[in-house]
Amino acid sequence: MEKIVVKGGKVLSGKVKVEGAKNAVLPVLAASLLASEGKNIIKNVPNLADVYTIDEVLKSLNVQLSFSSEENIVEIDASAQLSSEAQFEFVRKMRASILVMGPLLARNGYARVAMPGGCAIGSRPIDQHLKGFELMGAEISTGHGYVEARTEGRLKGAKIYLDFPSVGATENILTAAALADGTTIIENAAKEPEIVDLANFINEMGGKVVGAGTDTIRIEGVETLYGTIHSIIPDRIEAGTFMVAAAITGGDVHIENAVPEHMTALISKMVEMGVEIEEEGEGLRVRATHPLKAVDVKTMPHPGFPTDMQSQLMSLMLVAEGASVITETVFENRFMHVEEFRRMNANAKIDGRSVMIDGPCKLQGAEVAATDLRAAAALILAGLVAEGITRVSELKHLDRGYVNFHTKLAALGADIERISTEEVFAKELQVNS
Ligand SMILES: CC(=O)N[C@H]1[C@@H](OP(=O)(O)OP(=O)(O)OC[C@H]2O[C@@H](n3ccc(=O)[nH]c3=O)[C@H](O)[C@@H]2O)O[C@H](CO)[C@@H](O)[C@@H]1O
Ligand SMILES: C=C(OP(=O)(O)O)C(=O)O
Repeated sequence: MEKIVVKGGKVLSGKVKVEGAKNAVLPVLAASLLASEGKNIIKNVPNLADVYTIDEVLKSLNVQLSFSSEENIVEIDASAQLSSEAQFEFVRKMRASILVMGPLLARNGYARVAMPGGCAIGSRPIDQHLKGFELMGAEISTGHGYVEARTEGRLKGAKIYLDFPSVGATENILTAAALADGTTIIENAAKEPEIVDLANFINEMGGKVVGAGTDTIRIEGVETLYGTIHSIIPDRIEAGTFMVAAAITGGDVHIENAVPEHMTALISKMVEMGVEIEEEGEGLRVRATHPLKAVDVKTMPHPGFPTDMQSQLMSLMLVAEGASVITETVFENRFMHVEEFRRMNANAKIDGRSVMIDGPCKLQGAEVAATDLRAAAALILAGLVAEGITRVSELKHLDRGYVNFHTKLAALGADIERISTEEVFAKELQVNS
């Protein structure tokens, strides 16, 4: 088991480049199943564990696929007859595997996908995805751990109101509707930038989608979609994580490729805390001098404050002066990192769906374990300012969503390395002898 070992106290400075967005590339790769003619070329693909997982899912569906991780390009030919089943081994590894369900149902009239179940941040049902498919004429059944959707002929366009603006449900319905007979209207749709990227991709393949980025999306189904060339948008969560890295160390970092319009809630909260953020070149320059001010934050669907930045902003709140409150409204159980922060001497208390923080906390380096993807990043961020050494384990979570996180931080001046458990033991023996 590997660990990231970080020694706190360095001030970060310099430039860091943001990769393509994980949460955009996964639905785009799944949607490439819709092209029954020609080849899709997807650019700016990040070299992430989740990308390898979705690649495996697509290959298992009889798609020809190659990924050049040096060039960040995936080429996909989905023109052969597709099989219809996404197996448990993939869905268990990555919930986003369910995003193949809409495209498969549209292409094959049948899809069988392992039930995703919950994960460390919540129970995460898919009822809104299935409601959408049903309204488009599909019959849904479940059994033996799988969910099946079936339709006679093409899916039919329908009016679908989502009870909650679910990102995944919007994406699955959008892709199913792209090849449906007639017009589909999704109301109370998710408005995330990744939805807009997916809609643009569908349109580039010959689809007819309008309104993505608003709460009403209108999709006129077409009979055939064709391979195209598409470039993935920058990762706003990776960008935000480096913004916190700059601020928490009192540093000065230029974050290349960050798109400010995708991050208005985060930028405004960080400015409220006293962080200086300016648009500069193709990106953002982030500077901070301590002390920072405490703030209150509530996570919400986009354009509200993103749940995927909740734990990283919590690290920043730990060093801010005064009482901060962070409330999680999107996932019911996304506070597992709080106990790990407490090992680092954080003064943070869970109260229902909120966490109260009494700052500034004198953070101390400790042994901690990542509980989910963003928690992994947040613990490393806290380690950058903690007194002494922090060792973060369970890095499989980190690798799902960050490319070379520790080497990027090291290039900005952090004292950080990634080592195997054997090396950790060897180092400890050296120190103690
Ligand atoms: C691969 C990807 O893009 N993942 C993102 C996506 O996840 P994901 O698409 O799973 O998130 P959703 O927006 O669907 O989920 C938000 C909330 O709605 C609930 N819900 C969702 C669907 C449904 O049918 N029924 C239901 O009750 C979920 O349990 C959760 O509490 O959006 C989340 C919210 O911004 C992000 O944290 C994830 O990083
Ligand atoms: C929760 C996340 O991802 P996923 O939906 O893939 O679990 C995330 O990116 O923070």
